[in-house]
Amino acid sequence: MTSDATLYDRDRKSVSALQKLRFFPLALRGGDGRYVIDDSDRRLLDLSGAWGAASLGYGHPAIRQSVDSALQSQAGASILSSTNAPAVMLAERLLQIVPGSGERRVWLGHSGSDANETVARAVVAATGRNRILAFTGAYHGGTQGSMAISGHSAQEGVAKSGGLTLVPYPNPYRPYEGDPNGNALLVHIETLLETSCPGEEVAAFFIEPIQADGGLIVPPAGFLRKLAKLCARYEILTVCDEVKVGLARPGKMNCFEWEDFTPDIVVLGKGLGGGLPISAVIGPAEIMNVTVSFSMQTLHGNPVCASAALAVLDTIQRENLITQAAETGDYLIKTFKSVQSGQPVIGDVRGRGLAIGIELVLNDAKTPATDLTRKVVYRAWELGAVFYYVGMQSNVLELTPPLTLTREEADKGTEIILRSIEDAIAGNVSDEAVAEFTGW
Ligand SMILES: Cc1ncc(COP(=O)(O)O)c(/C=N/[C@@H]2CCCCNC2=O)c1O
Repeated sequence: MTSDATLYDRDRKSVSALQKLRFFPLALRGGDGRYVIDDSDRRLLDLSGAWGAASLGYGHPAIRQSVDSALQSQAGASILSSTNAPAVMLAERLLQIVPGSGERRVWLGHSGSDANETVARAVVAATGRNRILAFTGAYHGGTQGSMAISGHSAQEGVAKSGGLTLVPYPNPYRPYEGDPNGNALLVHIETLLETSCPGEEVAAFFIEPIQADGGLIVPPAGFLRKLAKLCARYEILTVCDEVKVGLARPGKMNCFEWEDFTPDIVVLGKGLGGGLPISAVIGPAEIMNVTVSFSMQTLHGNPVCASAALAVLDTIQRENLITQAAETGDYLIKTFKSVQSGQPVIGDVRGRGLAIGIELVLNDAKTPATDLTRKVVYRAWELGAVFYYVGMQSNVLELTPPLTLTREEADKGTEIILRSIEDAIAGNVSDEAVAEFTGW
């Protein structure tokens, strides 16, 4: 490449498309707090937080100090064949902050994908049951084993687990059989457990307490508690995938706390590492100790990423980020709901804390505004904000900013989002501008 090639041009010529999910030509040279800095020194407000991973924003001093300290005298590089203090301390801390009963253990991984894949294998190995239940629209990962138990449109065509049964996710905005409370769906699931998907053959039900990539969908009140009771009747393990919506983001430490049930197994990732790769599974010892060398990768439980995670958990507590996420999120949701009547393409505003979805539709029939949505996120990038869309019809703006987002930054983000919607409706974003960015 010539020396005057842009970073994004060089990306086009060097980085594999296999791992690209692009919405605009964002090329970063840095970041601090809630801002990313592109290669023209432009500062953009990051309302995605790197798909929820940058829970403390960028360059938080607590993470820098913790990682630097871990590197001063590096206690190995994994938990496989030696233990280390940061990993053990993290496991102990997670056992404290994630409610559960009985003897439990913590598995440490790199990503939400390897964590969910581990659970999908371990529950079958431990129970001898070969069936898995999950929801249509669920994104549990991008590896073969996690895709095999997912139901998102992005994973269509990927081999599914032979024992997988998918059921609709309860969506009050687009209710199953017209029942926004989800009771018709519970009847459907119970019928399945008595017929084509015998409950006594099901090892586990994978549940997102807010379905994130499927459209940032908050289930109707009481649904998950009733589902958990139904699962208990058949001794089906409940697996709560909190990779995107856990760890203070929803305005409680654990998102399932909103649902008045305690899952058997909890999966964490993304924000746990504050931008460094670490995930965790917290579950019953009889599952998590089913055997040895069952699910391991060379760098699992390394002291550097474990130290970053400890810094994240400490900072959530020290900076009262559960309350901050709750209050800032409520403020954002109220603001968007207040303008909804004046902006008809905003079909639905939903979320908990700083996990927020804004669904864009073309009409009262709720036709998904898919093309408009991709132009909205592109225009927002031009105006100085970063966020992406989710949903099975790619028409839901997803806001998962750093938990440290301030009220002023929330106002700035709202202003950019609303202006982006107006500009996209006015036709100010050409088809050519977005043609390269296929998104999902
Ligand atoms: C609820 C939930 N569970 C597991 C995962 C997989 O986590 P990893 O991408 O860290 O393997 C994810 C990942 N979600 C995708 C990551 C790929 C880009 C699209 N947006 C996401 O948030 C997730 O949201």
